[in-house]
Order: sequence, then structure tokens, then C-alpha cells
Amino acid sequence: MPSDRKAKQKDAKKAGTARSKPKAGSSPAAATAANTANEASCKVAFQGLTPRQRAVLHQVAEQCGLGHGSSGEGEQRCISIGATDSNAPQIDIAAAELSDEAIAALLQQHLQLQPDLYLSAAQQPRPNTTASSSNGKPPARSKAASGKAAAAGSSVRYESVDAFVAQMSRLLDMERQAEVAAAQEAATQCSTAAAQARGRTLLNLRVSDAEGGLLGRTLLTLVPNKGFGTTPAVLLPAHKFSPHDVVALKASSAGLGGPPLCTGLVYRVRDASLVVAVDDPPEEGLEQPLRLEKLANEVTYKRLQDTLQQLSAPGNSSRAELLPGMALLDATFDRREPRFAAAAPAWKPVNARLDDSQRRAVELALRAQDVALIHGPPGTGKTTAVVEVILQEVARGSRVIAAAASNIAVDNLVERLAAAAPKLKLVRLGHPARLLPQVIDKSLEAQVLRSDNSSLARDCRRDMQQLNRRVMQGAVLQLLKLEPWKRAERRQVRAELRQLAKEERQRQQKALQEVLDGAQVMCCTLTGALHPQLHGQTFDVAVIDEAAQALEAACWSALLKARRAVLAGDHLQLPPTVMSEAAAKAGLSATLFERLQGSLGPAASCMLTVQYRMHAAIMDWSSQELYGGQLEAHESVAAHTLADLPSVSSNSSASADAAELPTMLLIDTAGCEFDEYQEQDGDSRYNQGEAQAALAHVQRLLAAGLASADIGIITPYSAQVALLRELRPEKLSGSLEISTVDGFQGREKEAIVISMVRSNASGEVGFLADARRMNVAVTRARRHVALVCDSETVSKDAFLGRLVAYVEQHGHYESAAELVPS
Ligand SMILES: Nc1ncnc2c1ncn2[C@@H]1O[C@H](COP(=O)(O)OP(=O)(O)OP(=O)(O)O)[C@@H](O)[C@H]1O
Repeated sequence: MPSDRKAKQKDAKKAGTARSKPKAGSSPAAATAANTANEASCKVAFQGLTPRQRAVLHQVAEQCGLGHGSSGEGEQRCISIGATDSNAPQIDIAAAELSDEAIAALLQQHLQLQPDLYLSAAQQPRPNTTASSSNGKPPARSKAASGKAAAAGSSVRYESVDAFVAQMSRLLDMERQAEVAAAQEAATQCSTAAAQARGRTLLNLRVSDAEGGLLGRTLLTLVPNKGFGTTPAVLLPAHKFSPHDVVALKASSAGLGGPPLCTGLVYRVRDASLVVAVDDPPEEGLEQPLRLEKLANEVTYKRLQDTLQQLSAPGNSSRAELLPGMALLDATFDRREPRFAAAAPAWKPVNARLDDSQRRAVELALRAQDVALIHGPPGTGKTTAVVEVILQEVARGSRVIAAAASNIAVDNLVERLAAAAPKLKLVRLGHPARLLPQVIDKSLEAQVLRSDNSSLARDCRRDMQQLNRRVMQGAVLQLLKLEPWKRAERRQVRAELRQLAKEERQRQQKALQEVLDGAQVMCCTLTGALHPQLHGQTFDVAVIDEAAQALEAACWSALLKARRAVLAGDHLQLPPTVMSEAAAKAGLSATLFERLQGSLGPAASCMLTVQYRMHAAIMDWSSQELYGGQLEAHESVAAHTLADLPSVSSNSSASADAAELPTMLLIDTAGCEFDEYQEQDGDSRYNQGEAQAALAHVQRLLAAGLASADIGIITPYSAQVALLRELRPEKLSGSLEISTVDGFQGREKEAIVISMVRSNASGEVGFLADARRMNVAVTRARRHVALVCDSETVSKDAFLGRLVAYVEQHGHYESAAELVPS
């Protein structure tokens, strides 16, 4: 109750002291070392186990080549494990609450299985299970608490590659239709004003600047026409455009569905402007009021369908050469166990700071002959381990394709690889408008332009231009009857032009081929791997970072190009974005990473356990809820606080304020009557009072000496993002980041303020209850996290209730009424 909490607030001690952490459990890889297939002479039938325990038993049986099967429903559900012979004797074990240790002991007694085999598999984190209690039963949790994590569970299995292809092809069609329908609805079926309200169209814009850049593209800066040139600049209305969106620019006066002046890619989004990269700007029409429309990106769907077709077509030797990844199908579709070399070749880490779990992960990846998984919870150095794997593979002479679902994740990898190995021959494939400026230099286009063959091709072009001028002059002189344009001369010039055109083309192709062939590491998005430029290029190993955010079909686009695969990710963070809810529910958002986590068993996977971002108090919530308590905070971050930041500690009055700020803070809006509202033209939600409370807390952080760039506001609802941006003080618009959870994935801030929005009498929390979404939101914070919410509403959900209780217990409580006086 708030009143109790207020009393508690007075007594509460400063949160954020470093807390000692139990050591991580035994490594899953080590646990399986001594297990070989058993010739069981009997079967053990268990009744009364939890779904988690049954899943672990299935996994253990498959790992050891034992028979297994389930029957019955609900509490009567029974799982048997042991001899494959149906006549073998059966030992029945019926117990309501068997502990994991007891199950392991029974397996040892009757089937001679090492206890560690069951216990280490049971320790593998799964979505929907929290740190299991000693009786092996997961703590009570409402169905909603696991939210979408449940929909995309690790239980997804396909009977065959063809079954997978058929299912995915259907679901991708559903997804494409959903996206096309949304684009068409915005473009034709409603008024332009309604389309703008939905965020897919921006009306009444004008071009404020047009400049060359991005290797030959034109960058058009679009600003609101209203108040053009005034100071302060007029902000764009709330919209859903983001970098890399495919867009059409039309005259405002053009009818709905009318032809565009040009199409392009969103390059940059600011509060008051939006920059679009255009290949071919129109000669006229840009001076009038304009409209920007979001288009469906059909190329991606076409590429994904092409990948599926490649997977399903029967192999032949020439295809096997072009698609070495077909060899991965056996291990990834349960046809055989993944293979590992007994030991990795000797390797000396390039990054001497790698910790033990990172070294184990790299070692596993280097031993893999088919596929290995690196499971990296937040801040544990997944990308750090991936970079090391790539550099070690290159040192062994391998050619690597390194990919991720998003451009930002690929660019992150490119930057880290280039910093670790400046001489590495690395090529970043992709449209320059989709690349971060700092990696443009590594792009295929930039490298091709720098090559000798390109410069020779440019010479050819110059010669052709001169010859063309001669042709023009000759024709004019002839026309004016001043000088005859001799036939032989004409013929010779044309032959020279043909020759030059041919040479230019050949030089350009050669330049492109040389850069592609010379690459030791090819970096691209997963769907970028299907670009025609990579046709015929094959690799020894495909490394996928952020694999748990990628559609499985997209992963195969890169995997088909290499014989071996390493996937790094965290299936307990956000899944891929899927627009069609029906397709997501039917399995489109289930990822390859998660599927393999479930099917390959612990020997093929290594979990990173030391994190380098969060104060231990922040980490512990996530670790206990989602990672079986296995995470450890590195000593460099375990006790760091806001007061230790140089910008704070150098300012004595500010540091006194900062010392008052706890590591975790609950700002409770219960009783404040800060109600949630649904936006008029959509289903997103916002909460005005809560937005004010969140911004008031930001002011407090600034007063304590934090830089605005060190603070982030995260809210799950796009309407609340728009509202917060509107209310954000002008001077903070360029530095204080406000975004949805998705916008912050993979990133971090010293202080994070979370605005949860929901406040209603019925306790509805919608997609807040998705454990993965809240996991990402909380774990973006390095030293401070403030949860702004209506504790009465959100605590109706068991998972969120535990989060609220955790913050109260390990931090400070405060009523929002004190921050936002009524
Ligand atoms: N062994 C290490 N020693 C010191 N710092 C490390 C180590 N490993 C990783 N880090 C640091 O920890 C931070 C997080 O690492 P990295 O980005 O590789 O993690 P991640 O798991 O990919 O993160 P996320 O989950 O946010 O995507 C980086 O600043 C990195 O330099």
C-alpha cells in the first residue's frame, strides 16, 4: 500500500551497495562431457512432473539416444524414459513435487545416467521459467507474465526441412500481406490526415536542403512547411518513420495512390527534420509542398522466399558448391547430433581481457564442425566473443561471413572488428544510407571506388565523354555544311566508343570482384547476404550476432553460404519484429537460435555469465527472473553508482544530490489519478501525468550533474514516446533520448527512466507482461534505474508485481505526487 511505502521511504537506506553473488552453477558444457548413449534395460515412467522437468527429460533422452514418450493430460501427464524396447520392464514413479536432484538420482539408479547430465540441462535458462526453487517447480506466474516469450517457445520443432519451408513460406506471405495492407491503407483507403495520424505519412513538408553525399546519392532534408525558417524550428508531428525505411516523396496536391516524384531511404530522423537519401532526384517538383509515404519493403520478402526455395530444392553437386550451408541441415533439423572436434587448435586470444566464460564460448565455436551457440545475456560481451571468434577463424585461414538482422548490429560488429584488427580485409555490404557514417569507409562501394580498376574505369568514361563531344561537333559541322563528317572517321570513333564502353564495364566488374574476392570477412545484414553481388561467394563459417532477434528464414540467407555456423544471441531479449499477429502466433517470430537452444542440448551451447554493464542490484533482478541466477557482475561495475561519474564527482553540490539517488527507484503513481488513454487513431497508449513525473525525475538527475546524453527514457508505447518528446524541454531535444524498448535494444545509458503507462482499474497490462520486453528495458541501465508506474495496476500481473516488489526491496520508494504536485 502506498501509505506503508511512504513510511518505508523514510527508513529506506540508500540502495545500490554491492551485494555478494552466488557463484554461477556448473557449466552446461562440462556437465555433458562424460555422457554417452546408454543401453537401458528398463524404462522409468514419471508422473506429476512440471512441464519444465518433462522438457528437460526429453532433452536428456535425446542427448543419450534413449527411448522417451509422453501420455495423458494435465496432472496425469506421464513421461517415460529408458529402453526403446516396448516390452522392457517399467518402473513407475508418481510424486507431486519431485526435486531436480531426486529426478537426477532416480535416473542414475535405474538408467545409470550421470546426475550432472539432468542437472546441467535443468540449469539451462528457458523463457517462462524463473530461478527454479529447490523442488524444481517454477514459482507461480500468470500466463501473461511470459507473454510472447511463450508463443515463441523453444519447443518449436519441424518434422523436416520441407515442413519448415512450407510453414515459413505461408507465414511470410501473411506478414507481407499485413505490411502491404498497412502501407496501402495509409496511401489509399483513408484520408491523408488519417494516414498522418497513423504515423505512416507526413504531410505538408518542404525541402530545406539538398546536398550530395553517400557515394553519389542526394540527401534531401525535409522539414514542416508550416513555420519554415522560423526559430525555434517547428517539430515534426508524431510519426513512425525510422532510418532505413523505404519511402516515396509526392507532391502534397497529388491524389492518394498517385505516382511519386522519387523514392528513397530514410537516412536520419530528428525532431524537426527528416533526411531522405535518393538515388535519382527529380529535376523539378521539389520546390512545392510535399508528402512523405512509407512503402512496404517487398525486396526483403522476395529474398526470404528465395532462401526458402533454395533450402527445399533437391541438392546436386554444383548447388552444394554454391550453397555449402546445405550441410548444416542435418544438425539443425534433428537428423544427427552436431559434431565437435575433441579440442580446438591452439589459439592465443587477440583480446587479452576475455573472461573464462568468453574463452569457453570462443573455444566451443572453434571446435564446432557444424554449429555452436553463444548465449549472451545483457552486457556479457556477446559481441566481444563474436569478434574474437571471427579473428581466430581468420587467423586459421577461414573466410567468414558475419551477419546480423539489423544494420546497426552489423555496423557495431564492423566497428569493433576494425578497431581490434585494423589490417583485416573486411567489406561491409549495404546501401550507404543504411550504414553508420563511421563505417562507410569499409563499405563495398567505397572500396570499389578507391581501387585502381575503378580509377581506370573513370579514365575510360572521361575518354568517352571527349569522343562524344567530337561526335556532336562533327554532326553539327556537317549539319551546317561547314565540314563533312567523314564516314571512315565516324566509324572509327564509334568503334573506339564501343571499345571504351566495354573496357569501362570490365574494369568496373573487375574492381567489384577484386574487393569481394579479397574479403576475409564479409559483413552484411542477413537478408543482405542474398544480394546478387554475393552470388557465388562462399565462406567457411557464418557468424550471426543478435541471432535471437532474427527470423529463422533470414538466418538461412547467410547460413547457406557457409559450411559451419556460430550463432550468438539471447532468446530472453526482444524477438524479431513481426507485424502480423497471426503469423507471429503461428511461429514466424520463433527464432532459429531459440529452436536450436531447445533441440541441440547443452553441449552445443555456451552461456556467458559475467556482465560488464550493470550495478549488481540491477543485474540481480534480471538474473533471478530469467537466467536462473547465473549472472555475475564484474567487479568494475558491481558497485558503481551515479556519484562515481566524473561529471558528477567533479561538482561538489551536484555530487551531494547524486549521493541521494539510489541505484533503483520506484516512482509510484498509484492514487495520483494519472490515467492511461488510448490514442485516437491507433491502439497505442499514453499517460500524461506519468510522462510529467518521468521528466521531473530527469530534471533531478540533471541537477545531480548527469549529462543529458547519459540518460534515457524508455516506454513500451509509441504514443507515450511521442508525448514525452513533445513535453521534453527544447534544450534537451538533441541529447535526451526517448524511445520504445525496441529502440534501446543492444544499447545502454548510465541512468534509465522507465515509464510503464498502464493505469486502469481492471489491471490490464497488455504487452508489458512480456518478460523479454521488461528484461531489455531494465538491463539498459548501468548505474540507475527508475520505474515510473502505477504499482496497483501493474502488480496485478505476477511477473510485474515481482519487479515492483524487487525495486521496492532493493531501492527507494517515492510517490509521484511529490514530483508532480496536483
Ligand atoms: N572481458 C571483458 N573485460 C572487460 N570489458 C568487457 C569484457 N567483455 C565485454 N566487455 C565490455 O562490456 C560491454 C558489453 O560488451 P558487448 O557489447 O560485447 O556485450 P553484448 O553482450 O553484446 O551486449 P548487449 O546484450 O547489450 O548486446 C562493452 O563495453 C565491452 O567492451
